[in-house]
Amino acid sequence: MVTEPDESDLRTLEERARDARRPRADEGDGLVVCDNLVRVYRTEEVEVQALQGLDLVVEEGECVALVGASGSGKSTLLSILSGLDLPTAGRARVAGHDLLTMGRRERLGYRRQTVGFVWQQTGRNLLPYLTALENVALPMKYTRVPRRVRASRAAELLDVLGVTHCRDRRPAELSGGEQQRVAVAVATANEPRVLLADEPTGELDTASGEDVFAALRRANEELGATVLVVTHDPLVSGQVRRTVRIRDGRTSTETLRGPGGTVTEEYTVLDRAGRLQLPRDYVDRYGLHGRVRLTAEPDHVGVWPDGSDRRDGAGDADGEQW
Ligand SMILES: Nc1ncnc2c1ncn2[C@@H]1O[C@H](COP(=O)(O)OP(=O)(O)OP(=O)(O)O)[C@@H](O)[C@H]1O
Repeated sequence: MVTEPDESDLRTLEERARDARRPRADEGDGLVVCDNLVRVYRTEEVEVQALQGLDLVVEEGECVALVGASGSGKSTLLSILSGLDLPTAGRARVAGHDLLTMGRRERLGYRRQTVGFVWQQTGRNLLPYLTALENVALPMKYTRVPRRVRASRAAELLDVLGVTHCRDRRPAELSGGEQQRVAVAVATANEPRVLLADEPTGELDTASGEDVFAALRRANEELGATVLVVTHDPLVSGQVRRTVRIRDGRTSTETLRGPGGTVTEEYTVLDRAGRLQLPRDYVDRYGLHGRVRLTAEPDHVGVWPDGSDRRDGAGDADGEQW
Protein backbone atom coordinates (compact mmCIF):
# COMPACT_ATOMS: atom_id res chain seq x y z
CA MET A 1 0.00 0.00 0.00
CA VAL A 2 1.28 3.48 -0.87
CA THR A 3 0.63 6.12 1.81
CA GLU A 4 0.49 9.84 1.11
CA PRO A 5 3.29 11.77 2.85
CA ASP A 6 1.89 14.08 5.55
CA GLU A 7 2.46 17.84 5.56
CA SER A 8 5.48 17.76 7.87
CA ASP A 9 7.16 15.12 5.65
CA LEU A 10 6.67 17.39 2.65
CA ARG A 11 8.04 20.43 4.48
CA THR A 12 11.13 18.46 5.46
CA LEU A 13 11.65 17.28 1.90
CA GLU A 14 11.20 20.83 0.56
CA GLU A 15 13.72 22.14 3.04
CA ARG A 16 16.23 19.46 2.17
CA ALA A 17 15.80 20.22 -1.54
CA ARG A 18 16.30 23.95 -0.88
CA ASP A 19 19.37 23.15 1.18
CA ALA A 20 20.79 20.97 -1.57
CA ARG A 21 20.32 23.80 -4.10
CA ARG A 22 22.24 26.27 -1.93
CA PRO A 23 25.59 27.11 -3.53
CA ARG A 24 28.45 25.15 -2.06
CA ALA A 25 31.01 27.95 -2.22
CA ASP A 26 33.22 25.96 0.13
CA GLU A 27 33.95 23.18 -2.29
CA GLY A 28 37.60 22.90 -3.20
CA ASP A 29 38.52 25.69 -0.78
CA GLY A 30 38.28 24.11 2.68
CA LEU A 31 35.08 23.50 4.60
CA VAL A 32 36.16 25.96 7.31
CA VAL A 33 38.16 28.98 6.20
CA CYS A 34 39.33 31.74 8.56
CA ASP A 35 41.33 34.51 6.98
CA ASN A 36 42.98 37.20 9.12
CA LEU A 37 40.25 36.83 11.73
CA VAL A 38 40.13 39.50 14.43
CA ARG A 39 37.96 39.63 17.56
CA VAL A 40 38.34 42.54 19.93
CA TYR A 41 36.36 42.64 23.17
CA ARG A 42 35.79 46.17 24.40
CA THR A 43 34.64 47.03 27.89
CA GLU A 44 34.58 50.51 29.44
CA GLU A 45 38.11 50.22 30.79
CA VAL A 46 39.93 47.69 28.61
CA GLU A 47 40.23 46.36 25.11
CA VAL A 48 41.18 42.68 24.71
CA GLN A 49 42.40 41.41 21.35
CA ALA A 50 41.27 37.79 21.65
CA LEU A 51 41.99 36.95 17.98
CA GLN A 52 44.69 38.91 16.22
CA GLY A 53 44.60 37.88 12.56
CA LEU A 54 44.00 34.14 12.78
CA ASP A 55 44.30 32.02 9.61
CA LEU A 56 42.94 28.49 9.47
CA VAL A 57 41.72 26.12 6.75
CA VAL A 58 40.06 22.81 7.64
CA GLU A 59 39.12 20.37 4.90
CA GLU A 60 35.90 18.35 4.91
CA GLY A 61 36.34 15.11 6.87
CA GLU A 62 39.23 16.23 9.06
CA CYS A 63 39.38 15.77 12.84
CA VAL A 64 41.48 18.62 14.23
CA ALA A 65 42.60 19.37 17.80
CA LEU A 66 43.00 23.03 18.76
CA VAL A 67 45.46 23.54 21.61
CA GLY A 68 47.03 26.56 23.27
CA ALA A 69 47.57 28.32 26.59
CA SER A 70 44.67 29.66 28.58
CA GLY A 71 43.50 32.95 27.08
CA SER A 72 45.04 32.28 23.65
CA GLY A 73 41.66 32.60 21.90
CA LYS A 74 40.48 29.00 21.38
CA SER A 75 36.98 29.44 22.81
CA THR A 76 36.58 32.76 21.02
CA LEU A 77 37.32 31.01 17.72
CA LEU A 78 34.80 28.25 18.47
CA SER A 79 32.11 30.76 19.47
CA ILE A 80 32.57 32.52 16.12
CA LEU A 81 32.50 29.26 14.16
CA SER A 82 29.36 28.17 16.01
CA GLY A 83 27.59 31.36 14.91
CA LEU A 84 27.16 32.56 18.51
CA ASP A 85 29.66 35.40 18.28
CA LEU A 86 30.67 37.83 15.51
CA PRO A 87 34.26 38.62 14.54
CA THR A 88 35.39 42.24 14.54
CA ALA A 89 37.19 41.92 11.18
CA GLY A 90 38.59 39.39 8.73
CA ARG A 91 36.84 36.55 6.95
CA ALA A 92 35.22 33.39 8.26
CA ARG A 93 33.36 30.96 6.04
CA VAL A 94 31.92 27.57 6.96
CA ALA A 95 30.24 25.29 4.41
CA GLY A 96 29.55 28.24 2.11
CA HIS A 97 28.14 30.51 4.87
CA ASP A 98 29.86 33.85 5.36
CA LEU A 99 29.82 34.23 9.14
CA LEU A 100 30.34 38.01 9.02
CA THR A 101 27.53 38.91 6.67
CA MET A 102 24.85 36.28 7.17
CA GLY A 103 21.50 37.60 8.35
CA ARG A 104 19.39 36.47 11.30
CA ARG A 105 17.45 33.77 9.41
CA GLU A 106 20.51 32.26 7.78
CA ARG A 107 22.33 32.32 11.13
CA LEU A 108 19.47 30.44 12.80
CA GLY A 109 19.47 27.80 10.05
CA TYR A 110 23.27 27.62 10.21
CA ARG A 111 23.22 26.97 13.97
CA ARG A 112 20.49 24.37 13.66
CA GLN A 113 21.81 22.42 10.70
CA THR A 114 25.37 23.22 9.65
CA VAL A 115 27.15 23.10 13.02
CA GLY A 116 26.78 21.07 16.19
CA PHE A 117 28.31 22.05 19.50
CA VAL A 118 29.48 20.21 22.64
CA TRP A 119 30.39 22.35 25.67
CA GLN A 120 32.79 21.42 28.45
CA GLN A 121 30.18 21.82 31.20
CA THR A 122 28.09 18.65 31.04
CA GLY A 123 25.07 20.50 32.45
CA ARG A 124 25.05 22.96 29.55
CA ASN A 125 24.55 20.34 26.83
CA LEU A 126 21.37 18.58 27.93
CA LEU A 127 17.95 19.60 29.23
CA PRO A 128 17.61 18.12 32.74
CA TYR A 129 13.91 17.24 32.50
CA LEU A 130 14.18 15.24 29.26
CA THR A 131 15.49 11.68 28.87
CA ALA A 132 18.59 11.04 26.75
CA LEU A 133 16.41 9.93 23.82
CA GLU A 134 14.18 13.03 24.11
CA ASN A 135 17.25 15.29 24.31
CA VAL A 136 18.64 13.81 21.09
CA ALA A 137 15.26 14.02 19.32
CA LEU A 138 14.68 17.69 20.27
CA PRO A 139 16.99 19.43 17.72
CA MET A 140 15.27 17.46 14.93
CA LYS A 141 11.92 18.94 16.02
CA TYR A 142 13.29 22.43 15.25
CA THR A 143 14.27 21.31 11.75
CA ARG A 144 10.84 19.72 11.28
CA VAL A 145 11.99 16.14 10.91
CA PRO A 146 8.89 13.91 11.11
CA ARG A 147 8.22 12.53 14.61
CA ARG A 148 8.77 8.84 13.78
CA VAL A 149 12.05 9.64 12.01
CA ARG A 150 13.19 11.65 15.08
CA ALA A 151 12.72 8.74 17.45
CA SER A 152 14.42 6.18 15.27
CA ARG A 153 17.36 8.42 14.38
CA ALA A 154 17.84 9.38 18.05
CA ALA A 155 17.91 5.69 19.03
CA GLU A 156 20.36 4.96 16.21
CA LEU A 157 22.70 7.77 17.31
CA LEU A 158 22.69 6.61 20.93
CA ASP A 159 23.58 3.16 19.62
CA VAL A 160 26.45 4.38 17.40
CA LEU A 161 27.87 6.40 20.30
CA GLY A 162 27.63 3.50 22.76
CA VAL A 163 24.98 4.91 25.12
CA THR A 164 21.85 2.93 24.23
CA HIS A 165 21.56 1.89 27.89
CA CYS A 166 21.01 5.59 28.78
CA ARG A 167 18.06 6.22 26.47
CA ASP A 168 15.30 6.45 29.09
CA ARG A 169 17.35 8.13 31.81
CA ARG A 170 17.52 11.84 32.60
CA PRO A 171 20.93 13.60 32.73
CA ALA A 172 21.05 13.46 36.56
CA GLU A 173 20.96 9.65 36.29
CA LEU A 174 23.98 9.55 33.94
CA SER A 175 27.72 9.74 34.64
CA GLY A 176 29.65 12.75 33.30
CA GLY A 177 31.10 10.66 30.45
CA GLU A 178 27.68 9.29 29.50
CA GLN A 179 26.25 12.82 29.52
CA GLN A 180 28.98 13.98 27.14
CA ARG A 181 28.43 11.05 24.79
CA VAL A 182 24.70 11.83 24.74
CA ALA A 183 25.71 15.47 24.09
CA VAL A 184 27.66 14.30 21.00
CA ALA A 185 24.46 12.55 19.85
CA VAL A 186 22.45 15.78 20.39
CA ALA A 187 25.07 17.80 18.48
CA THR A 188 25.01 15.40 15.53
CA ALA A 189 21.22 14.90 15.45
CA ASN A 190 20.72 17.19 12.44
CA GLU A 191 23.70 15.74 10.53
CA PRO A 192 25.88 18.87 10.85
CA ARG A 193 28.81 19.21 8.49
CA VAL A 194 30.94 20.58 11.33
CA LEU A 195 31.04 19.42 14.95
CA LEU A 196 32.66 21.84 17.41
CA ALA A 197 33.64 20.72 20.90
CA ASP A 198 35.14 22.99 23.58
CA GLU A 199 37.11 20.85 26.04
CA PRO A 200 34.49 18.09 26.07
CA THR A 201 36.67 15.86 28.27
CA GLY A 202 37.77 18.67 30.61
CA GLU A 203 35.58 17.65 33.57
CA LEU A 204 36.11 13.88 33.19
CA ASP A 205 38.52 11.23 34.47
CA THR A 206 40.85 9.60 31.95
CA ALA A 207 38.69 6.54 31.15
CA SER A 208 35.50 8.58 30.63
CA GLY A 209 37.47 11.13 28.59
CA GLU A 210 38.64 8.35 26.27
CA ASP A 211 35.04 7.17 25.78
CA VAL A 212 33.94 10.70 24.89
CA PHE A 213 36.81 11.13 22.47
CA ALA A 214 35.91 7.77 20.89
CA ALA A 215 32.37 9.14 20.41
CA LEU A 216 33.76 12.25 18.70
CA ARG A 217 35.87 10.06 16.47
CA ARG A 218 32.82 8.01 15.52
CA ALA A 219 30.96 11.22 14.72
CA ASN A 220 33.87 12.02 12.41
CA GLU A 221 34.45 8.63 10.82
CA GLU A 222 30.98 7.06 10.78
CA LEU A 223 28.63 10.05 10.75
CA GLY A 224 30.82 12.14 8.43
CA ALA A 225 31.13 15.32 10.55
CA THR A 226 34.26 17.41 10.29
CA VAL A 227 35.42 17.80 13.92
CA LEU A 228 37.22 20.68 15.63
CA VAL A 229 37.96 19.98 19.27
CA VAL A 230 39.56 22.40 21.73
CA THR A 231 41.52 20.41 24.27
CA HIS A 232 44.15 20.58 27.00
CA ASP A 233 44.12 16.79 27.10
CA PRO A 234 47.31 15.29 25.58
CA LEU A 235 45.43 11.99 25.15
CA VAL A 236 43.09 13.71 22.69
CA SER A 237 45.67 15.80 20.84
CA GLY A 238 47.95 12.73 20.68
CA GLN A 239 45.29 10.74 18.82
CA VAL A 240 44.20 13.12 16.08
CA ARG A 241 46.06 13.45 12.80
CA ARG A 242 46.30 17.23 12.95
CA THR A 243 46.89 19.47 15.97
CA VAL A 244 46.81 23.25 15.52
CA ARG A 245 48.38 25.41 18.23
CA ILE A 246 46.93 28.86 18.86
CA ARG A 247 49.17 31.46 20.43
CA ASP A 248 48.19 35.06 21.20
CA GLY A 249 45.10 34.88 18.99
CA ARG A 250 46.86 33.42 15.94
CA THR A 251 47.58 29.94 14.65
CA SER A 252 51.26 29.33 15.35
CA THR A 253 52.42 25.75 14.78
CA GLU A 254 50.82 22.54 13.50
CA THR A 255 51.67 18.90 14.11
CA LEU A 256 50.65 16.10 11.77
CA ARG A 257 50.65 12.55 13.12
CA GLY A 258 50.70 9.27 11.25
CA PRO A 259 49.08 5.97 12.24
CA GLY A 260 50.00 5.05 15.84
CA GLY A 261 50.26 8.71 16.84
CA THR A 262 53.87 9.28 15.80
CA VAL A 263 54.68 12.82 14.68
CA THR A 264 55.34 12.81 10.94
CA GLU A 265 55.49 16.52 10.11
CA GLU A 266 55.67 19.85 11.90
CA TYR A 267 54.42 23.05 10.30
CA THR A 268 54.51 26.68 11.24
CA VAL A 269 52.49 29.57 9.88
CA LEU A 270 54.23 32.30 7.96
CA ASP A 271 52.26 35.48 8.59
CA ARG A 272 51.70 38.35 6.16
CA ALA A 273 54.77 40.18 7.44
CA GLY A 274 56.95 37.10 6.79
CA ARG A 275 57.24 36.19 10.51
CA LEU A 276 57.16 32.59 11.65
CA GLN A 277 57.19 30.90 15.06
CA LEU A 278 59.38 27.86 15.55
CA PRO A 279 57.96 25.02 17.66
CA ARG A 280 59.14 25.32 21.29
CA ASP A 281 60.94 21.96 21.33
CA TYR A 282 62.90 22.88 18.18
CA VAL A 283 64.00 26.11 19.83
CA ASP A 284 65.15 24.16 22.91
CA ARG A 285 66.68 21.24 21.02
CA TYR A 286 68.87 23.42 18.79
CA GLY A 287 69.61 26.11 21.38
CA LEU A 288 68.05 28.82 19.19
CA HIS A 289 67.67 32.20 20.85
CA GLY A 290 67.99 35.84 19.94
CA ARG A 291 69.59 36.23 16.54
CA VAL A 292 69.64 33.06 14.40
CA ARG A 293 71.54 32.57 11.16
CA LEU A 294 69.66 31.81 7.91
CA THR A 295 71.03 29.99 4.89
CA ALA A 296 69.25 30.17 1.55
CA GLU A 297 69.31 26.76 -0.13
CA PRO A 298 67.93 25.90 -3.57
CA ASP A 299 64.73 24.38 -2.13
CA HIS A 300 64.61 25.38 1.53
CA VAL A 301 65.86 27.79 4.17
CA GLY A 302 68.26 26.66 6.93
CA VAL A 303 67.99 28.13 10.45
CA TRP A 304 71.16 27.89 12.57
CA PRO A 305 72.09 28.99 16.07
CA ASP A 306 74.13 32.19 15.92
CA GLY A 307 77.81 31.31 16.18
CA SER A 308 77.50 27.90 14.48
CA ASP A 309 80.00 27.78 11.59
CA ARG A 310 77.96 25.40 9.40
CA ARG A 311 77.39 27.08 6.02
CA ASP A 312 76.65 24.36 3.49
CA GLY A 313 73.02 23.82 4.53
CA ALA A 314 73.34 20.03 4.82
CA GLY A 315 71.22 18.80 7.75
CA ASP A 316 72.96 17.98 11.01
CA ALA A 317 72.17 18.28 14.70
CA ASP A 318 73.19 21.94 14.97
CA GLY A 319 70.42 23.56 12.98
CA GLU A 320 66.97 23.18 11.52
CA GLN A 321 66.13 22.91 7.82
CA TRP A 322 62.90 24.48 6.49
N1 LIG B 1 33.20 38.27 26.65
C1 LIG B 1 34.45 38.68 26.83
N2 LIG B 1 34.72 39.96 27.21
C2 LIG B 1 35.99 40.41 27.39
N3 LIG B 1 37.08 39.63 27.20
C3 LIG B 1 36.88 38.35 26.83
C4 LIG B 1 35.57 37.80 26.63
N4 LIG B 1 35.69 36.49 26.26
C5 LIG B 1 37.01 36.23 26.23
N5 LIG B 1 37.73 37.33 26.56
C6 LIG B 1 39.20 37.44 26.61
O1 LIG B 1 39.70 37.06 25.35
C7 LIG B 1 40.91 36.31 25.49
C8 LIG B 1 40.75 34.94 24.84
O2 LIG B 1 39.80 34.20 25.60
P1 LIG B 1 39.36 32.70 25.20
O3 LIG B 1 38.30 32.28 26.19
O4 LIG B 1 39.01 32.66 23.77
O5 LIG B 1 40.71 31.89 25.47
P2 LIG B 1 40.94 30.31 25.57
O6 LIG B 1 42.16 30.02 24.78
O7 LIG B 1 39.69 29.58 25.20
O8 LIG B 1 41.23 30.13 27.12
P3 LIG B 1 40.92 28.85 28.09
O9 LIG B 1 41.81 27.75 27.63
O10 LIG B 1 41.27 29.36 29.46
O11 LIG B 1 39.44 28.55 27.94
C9 LIG B 1 41.18 36.24 26.99
O12 LIG B 1 42.09 37.28 27.31
C10 LIG B 1 39.83 36.50 27.61
O13 LIG B 1 39.96 37.10 28.87
